[in-house]
Parts: sequence; C-alpha cells; structure tokens
Amino acid sequence: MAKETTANGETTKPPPTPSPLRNSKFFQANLRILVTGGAGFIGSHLVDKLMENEKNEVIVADNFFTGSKDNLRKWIGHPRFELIRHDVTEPLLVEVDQIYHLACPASPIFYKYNPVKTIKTNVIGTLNMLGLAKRVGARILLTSTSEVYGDPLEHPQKEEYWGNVNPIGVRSCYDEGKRVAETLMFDYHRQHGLEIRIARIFNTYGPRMNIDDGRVVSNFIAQALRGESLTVQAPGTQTRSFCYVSDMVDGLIRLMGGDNTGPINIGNPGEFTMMELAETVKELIDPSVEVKIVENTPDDPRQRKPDITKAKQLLGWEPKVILREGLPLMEEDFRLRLGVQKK
Ligand SMILES: O=c1ccn([C@@H]2O[C@H](COP(=O)(O)OP(=O)(O)O[C@H]3OC[C@@H](O)[C@H](O)[C@H]3O)[C@@H](O)[C@H]2O)c(=O)[nH]1
Repeated sequence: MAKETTANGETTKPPPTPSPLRNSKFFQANLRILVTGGAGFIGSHLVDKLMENEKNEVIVADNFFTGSKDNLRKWIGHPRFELIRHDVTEPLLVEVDQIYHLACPASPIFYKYNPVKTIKTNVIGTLNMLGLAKRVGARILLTSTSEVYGDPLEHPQKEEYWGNVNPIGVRSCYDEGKRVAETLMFDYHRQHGLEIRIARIFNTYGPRMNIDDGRVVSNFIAQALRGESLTVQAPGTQTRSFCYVSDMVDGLIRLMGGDNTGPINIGNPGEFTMMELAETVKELIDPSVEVKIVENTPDDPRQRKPDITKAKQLLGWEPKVILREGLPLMEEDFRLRLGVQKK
C-alpha cells in the first residue's frame, strides 16, 4: 500500500479500501441484517417478516434471558438465517448492513429482576452495537420505549415531550437506560455521522408473548384461560394503548427503510383503562371469571397514549388491528400453549 508523508516528515498509511466482495454484495441489495433480541417476542416477529424477503440474510444475537429458540424454530437451519447465543453487553463482530437493536428485557418484572444488568444492557449493549455500526458502516435502529416519557404530564405523548421520569426509581434501570441509549444514538450520529433510527415503542401484544411475562395483556389472557381472577392493579383507572405485534413490526421496518432518524412513536392510539381491558378480556374469553383489584408497584405511569402524527406523515404508517381483533389472535396462541380447549 502507498505511503504518504505528513508535514513533519512522518509516514502514514491511508485507510484500507473496503473488500470488493462487500461492495458487490451491497450493490446487489443483498442485505445482511442483525437483529439483537431476535429470539424475543417482537424480535422473532420482526425476523419472520425480514426473512420473507429473499434478498435478506438475517443474523439473530440473543442471550435467551427472556427470548427463546422456540420462537425461531422455523428458521433454524435455513441458509439465509443464523442464530448466535450472545449477550450484547459483550462486543460483537459481524459484517452487516443494518442493525435492529432490540435486546433488553421489556416486561417490568423481568427488567426489575436484575436492574444493574438491565441498565448495562441498555448502556453498554447500545454502545457495543453503535461501535459495530460505526466499524462496518451499518444503519442502526434502536427500539426505545414509551417509558422515556415516564409518568407523563402531557397527554397524548408527542415526540417533542421530554418526559417526567424518576431517575432513582425502580423503573429507572429501564426508562433511564433507554433514555441514555437514545442519547448515545444521537451522539454517534452527530459525532461520527452514523445513520440512526429511533422507534419509541408503546405497549405491544400478540402471539409468542411469554405466558408468565407479567405484562397486563398476557396476564389477563392467561388468567381468563385458567379460570383465575383477572388481577387489575390499583387503581384500575390507569390507561395504556395496545399495539398488535404485526403493526409494530411493519412500523419498525418502515422506519429503518425511510429517511427520518426519529425518534418516532410507534403504537396504537386506542386508549383503555386497565379495568376496561379486564372487562374486554372477560367478555371475549370467559364472562364467568372475576376481576379483582390488587396492589400496584411504585411509579406506575397513570396514563399513556401515543400521538402518531409523525409516524403517519413520515412513514405512512398507522396501526390496522384494533384490540378486539388482536386479542382473539393472542388467545388462540395461548390456548395452544396452555392446552386449553374452547368451550
Ligand atoms: O396483572 C397485571 C399486570 C399489569 N397491570 C397494569 O397494567 C398496566 C400495564 O402494565 P405492563 O406491565 O403491561 O406494562 P407497562 O406499561 O407498565 O410497561 C411497558 O411499557 C412499554 C414497554 O416498553 C414495555 O413493554 C413495558 O415496560 C400497568 O398500569 C399495570 O399496573 C395490571 O393491572 N395487572
């Protein structure tokens, strides 16, 4: 390789040119896509969708803390698919063109179980994935969360809202962790010119959620199918907006493919109190089950609903599946896994 001489007489080497193979693959639009957390609930549905495109090669990195190989069983052994047991808090070296960075436990009971590990996953894990993106020139999408708005004082939540977050609360490992992850994304973008995308994901539900995941939709459906009382955490008037997983995946893929960095809210703006959700699940699955009020956990946000104007305008995206259509699809999956027949 040619040597260059600097003003003070030292010789330096110019940087290596990219391998011709990488360029030829790139220009064939043959995308190599890394999905961290790809064995999880949203991750595995995203992998299904990405694998539908025959030009895509998909690599999943997952430590299987909340994800499961079972979610990916149809792809194991496929020539365009690779599964790596890997924890994102350790560096990863792979040649890819796009990174969907989802890895992190998302259910409050799981992310609070080992809070130090959760914040490491968000901070060190995101740094590692940004380092990888920088090294290989990949575009990177972070799945952030509606939890960055904390217990919001503005309703519905627009992306411009800075949030109301308790920095020392039991949820901080997750909500502050994701806030730092967003900061890191923008700092790499501004400092190193990385191509970034940030999705703020609102509550999502659908088949493959862990049955004892602890989140409200999976809890209520499993409880109704087992004939147990539905546990509404006090006061029951707190609200959430629930997005069906296929809509979520469609939003993430549009965001990755588009020109806007985000952050962009991806969620279903239909808003329900937890009491209304319990009544709906009861009516759809088993009107004879009871609803009981149980103790809540600290810092539970009282209301949450996305403003999706940006997603509509910039991504041409809006959710299609309403709650009453999505719940039965999830019920079907839970019936199969729990072995409960329809009466
Ligand atoms: O059995 C239950 C479980 C939960 N709940 C209530 O349901 C509401 C939703 O709780 P979940 O645990 O499902 O989820 P949260 O909205 O608290 O957090 C979620 O926010 C968005 C995503 O980033 C994450 O998936 C998750 O952190 C809370 O008000 C909670 O108190 C019940 O009433 N009963």
